Order: sequence, then C-alpha cells, then structure tokens
Amino acid sequence: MRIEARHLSWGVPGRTIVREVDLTVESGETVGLVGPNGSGKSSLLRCLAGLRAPTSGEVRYDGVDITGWSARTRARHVAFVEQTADTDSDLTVGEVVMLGRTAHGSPWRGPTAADRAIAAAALDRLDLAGLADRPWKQLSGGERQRAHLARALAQRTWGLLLDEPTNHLDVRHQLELMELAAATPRTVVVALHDLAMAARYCDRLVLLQRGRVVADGPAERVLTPALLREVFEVDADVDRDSAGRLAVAYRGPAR
Ligand SMILES: Nc1ncnc2c1ncn2[C@@H]1O[C@H](COP(=O)(O)OP(=O)(O)OP(=O)(O)O)[C@@H](O)[C@H]1O
Repeated sequence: MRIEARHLSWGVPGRTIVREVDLTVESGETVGLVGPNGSGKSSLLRCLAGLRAPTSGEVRYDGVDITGWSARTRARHVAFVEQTADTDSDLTVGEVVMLGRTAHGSPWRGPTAADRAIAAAALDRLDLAGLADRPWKQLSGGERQRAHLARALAQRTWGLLLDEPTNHLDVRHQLELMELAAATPRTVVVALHDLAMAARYCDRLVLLQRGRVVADGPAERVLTPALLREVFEVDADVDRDSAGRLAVAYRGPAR
C-alpha cells in the first residue's frame, strides 16, 4: 500500500506544526522519520494515521484521499503504535493484542479461531508467547512496547506507523524489531531518534526540521555532517564501519 502526504499541513490555532509536507512511501518501503525533539515527527505520523485532520493538503492510501474515512476503515489499512501513552488496563497481554482484531470482526460476536491464531502468532513474533495470560499492569516498559507492536501486527494491515518503537527495548529487542520493520512486506513509516538504527534498517530517511521536510533520500544523503550540524545542532563525523554501514560518531553539541 502506498502512503502519501500531499502538501500536508497541520497545526493548532496560532501555530503550524506540520508544514507543507510532500511524502510518498511506496508499497513495501521502510521509511525512517528523523528530526530533533519537537520537529513534528509524531504530529506527521498522526496525520498519516488519520488521527489528525490536515489543515490543508491531504493523506492518500493507494491514491485515495482518506478524508472522512471511519476509524474502523482506517484501522483496516494502517496500524499505529504511538509513543507509549500507557493506560492502567485490567486486561491481560493476550486481550490487549486481541484488540488488534477489533476492526476485522463484527461488533456482536467475539474473536474467531482465526483471530486467536493471528493474535497468538503476533505474540510469538514479539517474543511474548509466555506472557499472554499476564495482567497488563505487571509488564515492564519494554514488554508493553512489544505487546503494542504485537497488537499492531495482529491488525494485519498493509501500513504500519511506528512512533519511536525501540524506546524501552533492550538492544537485542531493538535489533529484532528493526529487522522486522525492514523485512516485512508492509509499508512502514517509523520515527526514530537513533540515527545509526535508522540508517541501518530504513530504505530511506526523511529529515524534519520545524515541521518541514529538509532532506529525503538514502541515509548517506540525509545524515551528512552539515545537516547534522544545521538540524540536530551536533558536530559529528559520518563514516562507514568495517561492515560498510554508515556510522555516526558524535563529537558533541555544535558550538
Ligand atoms: N495538540 C497540540 N497542541 C499544541 N502543540 C502541539 C500539539 N501537538 C504537538 N504540539 C507541538 O508541536 C511540536 C511538534 O511535536 P511532535 O510531538 O510532533 O514532535 P516530535 O518530532 O515527535 O518530537 P519528539 O522527538 O520530542 O517526540 C512540539 O513543539 C509540540 O509541543
């Protein structure tokens, strides 16, 4: 599924937060959204998910403007994992993941055997199979983050929008999650602070500064010392490591 923003702007009264963003994410691509705190990554993801109505411009899935789509229709197209806004839920982990199936079922009957199998596979994929019956409240931050991702996978959508999904995860689970994002045939837009992780696993990076796209392309064209200095206000050396991967070594805040 192709996800597009066309001349997309969004803001609150007196302040434009996402500014005239043009972005096309092709089917199966994994695009990393990078930018400093407050640059508009989460706001753009919310617009792409249809949770924010643009003040101008539009969001399109496979060429169709999503304005006016119901939450249920949107949820059959994209799954969104927000930066953990955690609820103190009384549900079990398995029940939270099963919520991913809500948009596919009918409201008057419970989950089918197929729904249960899909939820179990998603739990397994995120290394949580043993925790299905655990109360949500008992999970660690990283386990919750993985459970949110399992819920999104269980939604079985072609679009996956992830807002800093590696937050709270230990290194192994960060790498596994990014491998999953890179390998899935789904279309993925992922906001990341870890530039090395973004460079390694994303097909393309989109750099935001004050709500505008200031660079869009392969990591080596986006993570240049000049842009890192201008946008992130850090001095950094950018090189290749022994495996040929882009390596960013920070010298410190720009002076
Ligand atoms: N509903 C809102 N009302 C007012 N200001 C908002 C609202 N949502 C976001 N903002 C502001 O818009 C700016 C962009 O926020 P956003 O969360 O999109 O940035 P971000 O790039 O995801 O930041 P971070 O890296 O810190 O998560 C911030 O200054 C934020 O305070």
